[in-house]
Amino acid sequence: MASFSATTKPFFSSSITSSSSKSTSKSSLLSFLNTAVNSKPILKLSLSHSHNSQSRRPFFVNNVLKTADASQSPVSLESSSSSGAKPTILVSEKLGEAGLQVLRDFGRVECAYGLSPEELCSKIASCDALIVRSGTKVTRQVFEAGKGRLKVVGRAGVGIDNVDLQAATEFGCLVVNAPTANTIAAAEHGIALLTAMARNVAQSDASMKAGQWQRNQYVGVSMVGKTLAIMGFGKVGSEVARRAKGLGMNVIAHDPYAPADRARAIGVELVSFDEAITTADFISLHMPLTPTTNKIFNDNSFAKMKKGVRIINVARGGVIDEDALVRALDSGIVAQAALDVFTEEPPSRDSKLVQHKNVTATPHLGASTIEAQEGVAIEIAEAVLGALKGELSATAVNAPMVAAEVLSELAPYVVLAEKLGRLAVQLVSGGSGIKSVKVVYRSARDPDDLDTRLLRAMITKGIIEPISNSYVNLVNADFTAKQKGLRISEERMVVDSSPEFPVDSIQVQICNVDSKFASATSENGEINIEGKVKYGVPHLTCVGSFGVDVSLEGNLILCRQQDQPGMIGRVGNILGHHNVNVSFMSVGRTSRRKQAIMAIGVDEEPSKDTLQKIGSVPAVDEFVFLKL
Ligand SMILES: NC(=O)c1ccc[n+]([C@@H]2O[C@H](COP(=O)([O-])OP(=O)(O)OC[C@H]3O[C@@H](n4cnc5c(N)ncnc54)[C@H](O)[C@@H]3O)[C@@H](O)[C@H]2O)c1
Ligand SMILES: O=C(O)[C@H](O)COP(=O)(O)O
Repeated sequence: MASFSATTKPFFSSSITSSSSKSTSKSSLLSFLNTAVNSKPILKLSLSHSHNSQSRRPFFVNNVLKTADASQSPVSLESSSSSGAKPTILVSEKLGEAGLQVLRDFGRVECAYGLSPEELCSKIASCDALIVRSGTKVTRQVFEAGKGRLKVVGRAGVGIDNVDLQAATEFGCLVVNAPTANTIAAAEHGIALLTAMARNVAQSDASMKAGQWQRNQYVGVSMVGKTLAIMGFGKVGSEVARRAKGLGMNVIAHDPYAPADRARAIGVELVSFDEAITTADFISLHMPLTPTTNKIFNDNSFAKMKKGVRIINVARGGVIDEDALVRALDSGIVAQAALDVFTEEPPSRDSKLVQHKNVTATPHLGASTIEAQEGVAIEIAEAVLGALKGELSATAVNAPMVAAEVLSELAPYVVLAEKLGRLAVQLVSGGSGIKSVKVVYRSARDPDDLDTRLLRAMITKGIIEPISNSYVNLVNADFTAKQKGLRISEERMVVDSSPEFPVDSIQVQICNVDSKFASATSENGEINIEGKVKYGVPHLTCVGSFGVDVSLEGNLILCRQQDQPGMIGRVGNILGHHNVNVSFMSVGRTSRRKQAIMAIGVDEEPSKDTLQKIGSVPAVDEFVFLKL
């Protein structure tokens, strides 16, 4: 079969493809998240692409990668450690039974509640996944102890302030959460605290149980017509707002990131922090605990509040300076506080805050409804299983979230990207000293419509893994590149081709290094290779200034020779004589009878002797053997 491919460079190319190359192009999108080097436990998904059918491109159903032709079963999913055992999932806090059942169907589940930090570290070394709620501190030490095996931490809830995300990322461990299932429960608890506080429910109940009947002591305040400031207008905050409007309250909100139209849609005005806290009669906190929100309610902010303000906190204790709140309660600036969360949980028995007569306290019960706990358990179990299977999670906290349809579309390009990275690094003389890589994506689509994070990460993986013992995945690709002093710059070029496909070609250039195959170096001095996806299969289409067209699978011999008759036969004969099967061959040349490059795909790794014989063919100027 001869074919001509078009690139931006002037060249002629012909290609010979043997039937064996039509069968498979195996690679692993999933192993990207999970593969560990040095025979560490792996979870692997292999994709096989048909050579001749776009319709069998992989796609996602419920986040699971499939292909159109299920009978051919071209997706094989392995989920096991190297010993073939089921993954071990440690559950360190109480999780709903329905979620546990989902986990048990997939892996070995160990429920161990109330572990000390030391016990957790010692157990984690033999676990593939850890599921926690807010009570387990997942520290750097935990990731260090779980290194090489721990692949995913699942937070059965929203707040991930108890997980060291930086450490997770450094160790390539994915963190997923269950962000939606407890929203209503938390909002309902916020409203419960608001109303209970305003009407002194908890205090009067305690007084009655102590045998008293103090009707005058527990006169409350009404909520109707009062202004409630929602601080953090996200999922919980907006549900609290809806419910408070039902109580006849005037609701305002502060959230620097919330869209005004979402607030307007439920009749809430977004205002500045100061306007919110200075005008509100009630303030309800719903922001995450971050370095910015840590102790954001402090002496300074309490001083600005209306005297007699009432505060509800079902977010995180750390957003309030608790000592300052005690002072504000004592001075009467804050008339009452209703708190579900505390800086230290559980708080000390003699906590001035908990003991304060104007404080209503609950022990972090926001998410604790039967319904929410079942929902959260299922949500996190599915997220953790998905991650263990290598699917990109929709609730990943420390990895780019890529929509399923984008992922499906990008799948063959992801394979191409890793192979180009792997190939480019093997062309570097000595394989090291790489500091700067430039990637050029040519696409007919608007640059804003092309999400290249996954492709960049795969190129990084392809470049780094063959030359180091680093384990690179989507979670830690950028971090690892930075750590190794590798700068990857990206450029997108709009070309006149079909916008049906996300990418026309990917070009990888390694700058300021010598190449062991001089012909791979472009006129500008950098190693330059380019690839395309054709019918779902990654192809190498350019080496240096030479156009070629070979499918990227198996091993590759690149050979530069004088363009003259008989070269394909001569080299093919040597390989055949040494029992090395040629899967495909392509010749690219600058012009007739000048220099040409032969790209030969081989199933077996040729011996040194075989390669030497190729090198000693008089017209061959240089050659290189590359493993894909
Ligand atoms: N008490 C409980 O059991 C319980 C249950 C669920 C959630 N929570 C907590 O409630 C909080 C909100 O949860 P969610 O599901 O609504 O999360 P979310 O991410 O949907 O909403 C948080 C909102 O806070 C906003 N925000 C971030 N920084 C802010 C700042 N400096 N000022 C104002 N707003 C800011 C964000 O833009 C976002 O809209 C989290 O802290 C979560 O951990 C507690
Ligand atoms: O952030 C959350 O989801 C809540 O604080 C719930 O935490 P919990 O799972 O410990 O109840």
